[in-house]
Amino acid sequence: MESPTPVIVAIDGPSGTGKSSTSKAVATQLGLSYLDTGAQYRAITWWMVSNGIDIDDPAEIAAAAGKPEIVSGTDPQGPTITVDGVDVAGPIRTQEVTSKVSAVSAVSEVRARITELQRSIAASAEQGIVVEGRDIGTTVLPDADLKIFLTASPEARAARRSGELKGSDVHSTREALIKRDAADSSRKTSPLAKAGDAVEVDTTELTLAQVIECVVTLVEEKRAGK
Ligand SMILES: Nc1ncnc2c1ncn2[C@@H]1O[C@H](COP(=O)(O)OP(=O)(O)OP(=O)(O)O)[C@@H](O)[C@H]1O
Ligand SMILES: Nc1ccn([C@@H]2O[C@H](COP(=O)(O)O)[C@@H](O)[C@H]2O)c(=O)n1
Repeated sequence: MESPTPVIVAIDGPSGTGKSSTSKAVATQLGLSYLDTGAQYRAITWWMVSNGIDIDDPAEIAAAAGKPEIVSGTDPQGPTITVDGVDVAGPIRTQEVTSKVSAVSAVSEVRARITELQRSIAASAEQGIVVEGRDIGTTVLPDADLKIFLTASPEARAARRSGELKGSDVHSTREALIKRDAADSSRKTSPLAKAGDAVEVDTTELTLAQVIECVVTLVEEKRAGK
């Protein structure tokens, strides 16, 4: 039997809308690769912090942007991320990295480097790939076969995140999410934005299983040529 043509799916949206959980499950169900582009921006931020780069100085960040080697593993059931051969899956999720990643990802030299990496990973995915982030549909893969833009109310997103981060209160989690989205949406180079041809899915009142089913159906319809 002929194998289906590779399909490229772009999933964007603000923090905590369910991009990672949805993308991993959709890629697993459909036998596709998976790329978490937020992890790449977190990894380069972790390297900057670990190497004493001044995060408040865009010129210093730009000058260092080409130095770390970032490698992403794209198995949706076990995605990996290394910097110069070091597994950074844990360290990139710290509060320190989360609070600094928007400043690092706003620097155009950083975006150019990471965007090139993302395009080469997508191009080499034999069965196709689900790529999630903030600018995948608008900038990284503007010719993706399917573009999804996930949204959810700040309250729903904060409640989801607070459930993950034991001991954090919903109010401060909500404020932190809003602040990061504002920074990501207002930067000059490829801000967080919905592509004109993306399908918007508001997940506020949906369970994760419902969102996954919705996206799988959209991919299957695309593949069937509807
Ligand atoms: N529809 C949903 N209903 C309830 N919980 C959900 C839903 N979607 C995702 N979640 C939960 O919300 C949390 C955040 O989801 P996830 O990490 O997938 O979001 P994200 O958009 O990738 O966030 P970020 O951009 O910050 O990495 C996870 O604990 C996940 O299990
Ligand atoms: N395509 C992308 C993806 C992410 N970013 C930046 O990385 C931060 C972390 O993303 P998470 O998905 O892991 O929360 C995010 O806040 C952005 O600053 C990006 O710029 N472009």
